[in-house]
Formats: sequence, C-alpha cells, structure tokens
Amino acid sequence: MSEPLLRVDGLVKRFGGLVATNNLSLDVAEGELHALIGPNGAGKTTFISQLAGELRQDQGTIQFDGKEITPWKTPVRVQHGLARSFQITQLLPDYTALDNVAIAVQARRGHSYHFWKDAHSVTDIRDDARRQLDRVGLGARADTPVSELSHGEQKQLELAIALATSPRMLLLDEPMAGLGTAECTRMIELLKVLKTEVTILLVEHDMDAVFALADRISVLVNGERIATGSVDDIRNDEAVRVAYLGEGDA
Ligand SMILES: Nc1ncnc2c1ncn2[C@@H]1O[C@H](COP(=O)(O)OP(=O)(O)OP(=O)(O)O)[C@@H](O)[C@H]1O
Repeated sequence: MSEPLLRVDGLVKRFGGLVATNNLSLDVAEGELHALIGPNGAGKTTFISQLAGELRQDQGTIQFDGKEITPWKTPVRVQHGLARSFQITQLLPDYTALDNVAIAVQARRGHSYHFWKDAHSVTDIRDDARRQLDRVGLGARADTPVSELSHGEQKQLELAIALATSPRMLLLDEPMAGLGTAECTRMIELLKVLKTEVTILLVEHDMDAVFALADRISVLVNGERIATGSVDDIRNDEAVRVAYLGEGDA
C-alpha cells in the first residue's frame, strides 16, 4: 500500500487536566475525503488546529507527504500544501471578494511588500484570484464587498481563499455551519467537485453532507478515535451509534 498523504501517530493535547486529544492516530490517503465526526467538545477543532500548526501538541507526530512536519510552523505547512480554510471571521468585510482572495494569493507568492510595484504581477494575482472564485462558483460576485455577501457565499469565499494557497490537502472545519438547506446543497455539490482535485479532511456536524461526501469517516469521542470506516461501516457500528449517532434514531 502506498504511503498516506497525512499520517498522525499518538497525538496528545492536554488543556490542564482535560485530555482534548487522546493518543490519536489517523491516516488520510492521497485523493481521499476523510470526514471527522463526533459530539460537541470531542476535540475535532483542537485536532485540526494541531494539524495546521496553530496549536502545539504535547505528544505524538504528524507526517505529511512522507515528511515529519511536527515542528513546522503554520506558514511552512501551508507552503508544503497543507492548508486550513480561513474562517469567515478572518475575512475583510469592507473589501471585495476578489480583493480578499488576491491578498491570500499575494501572501502565497511572498509579494507582501512589493505588491503594487509590478503591474504585471498585480494583473497576474488578480487573474489567479478570479480563477479561485470561479472554482467555488463566486465568479459573478467578485466585485461585491464581503459584508454584502450571504453567509453561504462567505463560506464559499473561505474555500476560495484556502484554494489560493494551492493546497494538496485542505483542512475544512464545519463548512456547512449556519447554512440553509439550499446553501448546504450548493456547498455539497462544490465539495464533490473539489474532492476530485484535492485531498480533504472534513470536520462536519451535518451528517447528510458527511454521508454524501466521505470516502472514509473517523469518529472522535472525548479526544479518542473510536472508529474509522466507510459510510456503511460507520452507520452500522454499534459503538458509534451508542456514542454519537444516538441509539434508536431512524
Ligand atoms: N484553548 C483551550 N483551553 C482550554 N480548553 C479548551 C481549549 N480549546 C478547547 N478546549 C476544550 O477541549 C475540548 C475539545 O474542544 P474542541 O473545540 O476541539 O471540540 P470540538 O469537537 O471541535 O467541538 P465542537 O463540535 O463543539 O466544535 C472541549 O472540552 C473544550 O472545552
């Protein structure tokens, strides 16, 4: 079997007496959409933050593309293709959708201090940003300020910004959160396309989305991975039903 793109071994994160990540090991194969589910407080966001390099683990190792990345800071992880989607809270509300993506593209290319000096590179950056907006179905909203975008469009913009760093693997933390039914459907369709282009680790509470998208699902309870399997495996896993999906649910 080929090496997984992401390999996590024995990760532990404590907050005082609370073990938020409990000896967690997990593999994500190249090309896979791996969903991570679990009840509130199970430690999903804490895990994603450690993968992104925003939170330092107490124990364990993280390998990406065969390299040990455990000591690497976030920007180095991003340069090597491991990117977390930006949250809506990090968008610049007075700037247009295009500007928000262009700033991310600019950062990726390390142009931060010479951005306005080179007209060609500016055009190039804006073209690239426009491509990312097209990819997430926001092309027609490029010149709209973020504050005027709907919640669903802002979630699409988060994705465009993450894609602007050309990731090999995307870490997505609840892309469906707060979306209405129609917006959810649109996001699922969008992720179906993106999953053919990039490996994805998806944290999501919306089980319709998880079941529609996941190649494999891992279940986290109290910081511990209690199961990993296909959609059918997880639906039929007794321990998962008891711990998370709820016994007796339809
Ligand atoms: N910075 C922190 N300091 C102390 N405790 C924290 C911190 N961050 C998270 N926790 C605790 O760690 C546990 C895991 O939290 P985390 O947010 O990772 O769970 P989650 O599975 O993402 O939950 P949700 O589905 O509600 O987003 C919780 O008990 C939480 O209160």
